[in-house]
Amino acid sequence: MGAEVVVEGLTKSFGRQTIWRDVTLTLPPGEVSVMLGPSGTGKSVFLKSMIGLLKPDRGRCEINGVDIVTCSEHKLYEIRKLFGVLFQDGALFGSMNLYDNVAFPLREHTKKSESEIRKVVFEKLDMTGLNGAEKKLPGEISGGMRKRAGLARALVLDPEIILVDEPDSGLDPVRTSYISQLLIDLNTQIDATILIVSHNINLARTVPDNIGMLFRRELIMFGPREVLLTSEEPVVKQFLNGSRIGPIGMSEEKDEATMAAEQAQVDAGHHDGGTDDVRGVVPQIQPTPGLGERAGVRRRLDRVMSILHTLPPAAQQGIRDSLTEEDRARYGAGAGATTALRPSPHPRNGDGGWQPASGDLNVAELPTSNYREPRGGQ
Ligand SMILES: Nc1ncnc2c1ncn2[C@@H]1O[C@H](COP(=O)(O)OP(=O)(O)OP(=O)(O)O)[C@@H](O)[C@H]1O
Repeated sequence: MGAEVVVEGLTKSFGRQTIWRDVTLTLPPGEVSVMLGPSGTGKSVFLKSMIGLLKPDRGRCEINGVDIVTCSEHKLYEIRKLFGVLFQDGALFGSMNLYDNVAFPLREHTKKSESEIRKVVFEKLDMTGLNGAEKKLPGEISGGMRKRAGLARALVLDPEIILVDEPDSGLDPVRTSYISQLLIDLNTQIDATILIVSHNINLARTVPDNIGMLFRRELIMFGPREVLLTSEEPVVKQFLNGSRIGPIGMSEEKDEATMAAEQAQVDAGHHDGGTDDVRGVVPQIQPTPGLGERAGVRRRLDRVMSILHTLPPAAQQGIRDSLTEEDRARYGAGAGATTALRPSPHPRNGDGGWQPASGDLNVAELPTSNYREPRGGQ
């Protein structure tokens, strides 16, 4: 099973420019999470901070009990071996064929013989659908193949955590669907913790178990997919529908007057730039038939069902609707009616700021939820 990543109060600036502050979230082991956010909100900076390529100003990022913000260079080197990273462009060496590119980390970081390396390389090329392409140079293959080759290389050291920066960039929608399926299949096969940075709406709706969103230098939400997919938070709704109507503007922020003018145009019949208003929880991509089940799905369901009553009602409903008969039997009363919630007067980090309206549950005893309410929201 993949490693858990616990991020707490992480803040990063370049000089006087704060990129994001006080980011707190937990990537549950073996689950797939997506970080969304408009361009320039610091998603790539977040990934780089997680592997210690950039140093946050303050906060913690703990993996297997080691805080990579404050640990020694030696420890950081050790922890980095747990990561597989797919950078936006695949970051392949242009002069090496795919075989040598994928073999590179094994030759650099292990003492494996060439015949052992060959076995691993072909296994990973097979997993990423690149068998037969091993002699090609990166310049001779398509963008989608380069992504898959980058992924094959990210897998050779058997990572516990895989970071993927915009797997869809430069790909058409069909190739993006293939890479989405591949990420789910890889998670099924190796049960690694995966964090994907993207602004692709389809990928965000169908791939992850959890979704987070960065906006205006804050992590405005992070939680089970059902929470963001049913959220009424304007910035989340706007982003997930790709609409011009909402707080996100051409440059990151939009003033009230612009928002009102754009709303008036749309009210008068002008197109808002988005696709149809998709609402609710669309089905998640399943592993390719024959690969078996994702272990992370069962763990996530256990986790989400234990915090169900802390989530907003629409998310609770979305989760309940996805339960099978077997799930209902397993979770018993917990799978029953939606608990009415009201915002907590004292939102605490971790409990999502929600508590049951009935007051018959002790909030202090609730399991920690990964869901975070937007600041000052609700
Ligand atoms: N090494 C650096 N030094 C100074 N500023 C940087 C550095 N790296 C990133 N930035 C700045 O941090 C901000 C966030 O960049 P980042 O690439 O993380 O955004 P992003 O959300 O990934 O954007 P996109 O979706 O367009 O890829 C940008 O303003 C960028 O200029």
